[in-house]
Amino acid sequence: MSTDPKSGEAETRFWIVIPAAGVGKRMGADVPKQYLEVAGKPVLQHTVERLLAVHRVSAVMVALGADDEFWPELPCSREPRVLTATGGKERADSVLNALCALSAHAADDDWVLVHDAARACITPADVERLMEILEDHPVGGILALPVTDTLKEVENGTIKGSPDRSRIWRALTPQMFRYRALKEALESAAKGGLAVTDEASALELAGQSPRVVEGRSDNIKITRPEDLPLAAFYLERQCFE
Ligand SMILES: Nc1ccn([C@@H]2O[C@H](COP(=O)(O)OP(=O)(O)OP(=O)(O)O)[C@@H](O)[C@H]2O)c(=O)n1
Ligand SMILES: C[C@](O)(CO)[C@H](O)COP(=O)(O)O
Repeated sequence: MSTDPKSGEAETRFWIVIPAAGVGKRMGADVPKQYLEVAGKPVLQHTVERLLAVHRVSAVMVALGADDEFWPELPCSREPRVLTATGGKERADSVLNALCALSAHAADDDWVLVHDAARACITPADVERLMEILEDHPVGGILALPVTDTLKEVENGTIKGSPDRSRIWRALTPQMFRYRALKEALESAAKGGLAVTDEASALELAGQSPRVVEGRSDNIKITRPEDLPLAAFYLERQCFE
């Protein structure tokens, strides 16, 4: 929290954490996928620009690989509202390192929105909607999408059943939680040796019930080579609010 200089009232602050320390194994390119050029810019440049376009964001903390030589080449690396931290072995380690680096700036109750570098097609409007819907929520939550395919449970290539899909959603990012609660939940998962692939899982392990807010299907995680033309298609056509 900080104090609004005009009203003197406490105002909630919002921080962004971008885990961008992955190697992009499934992409199989000769540079990490966040530095591949799509629709005229590197993926990470698109992602940071779109998050900086959200006016209520105080700053963006980007977790980078220890040997990252590409970051200084991005125009966004020179933006005053952009900070960096060193990433870790897994995505959750990178997020935790970024949260530790934020400790000099963020207060316990400030909101942190964690967003994958690889989800460059995020729209500022979707981030703003998530912030508005969750601002007064006791826990926080995530953008997510109900699944649209029939699901199959498979063992050794054979279908064992068709689980009920009516309660199944796909987790997207941003994932928005209070600074201290998120940091403690990730620390406790790490201490317990529990692998968490998103922030909501860490909060769930801590006994919390995060909310889902329906996101957009073009908020894809660029993962495999075939995702690149799709991302270019979305990035070129989205109306950038
Ligand atoms: N140790 C890691 C691993 C991943 N990430 C980031 O977490 C996001 C989601 O991860 P994913 O899409 O799986 O990226 P990679 O780990 O790079 O891909 P792969 O699993 O194919 O190697 C990405 O923005 C990635 O850069 C990170 O910051 N630190
Ligand atoms: C956080 C996430 O994007 C939600 O879908 C996802 O869990 C990260 O992907 P990963 O491949 O498991 O790192």
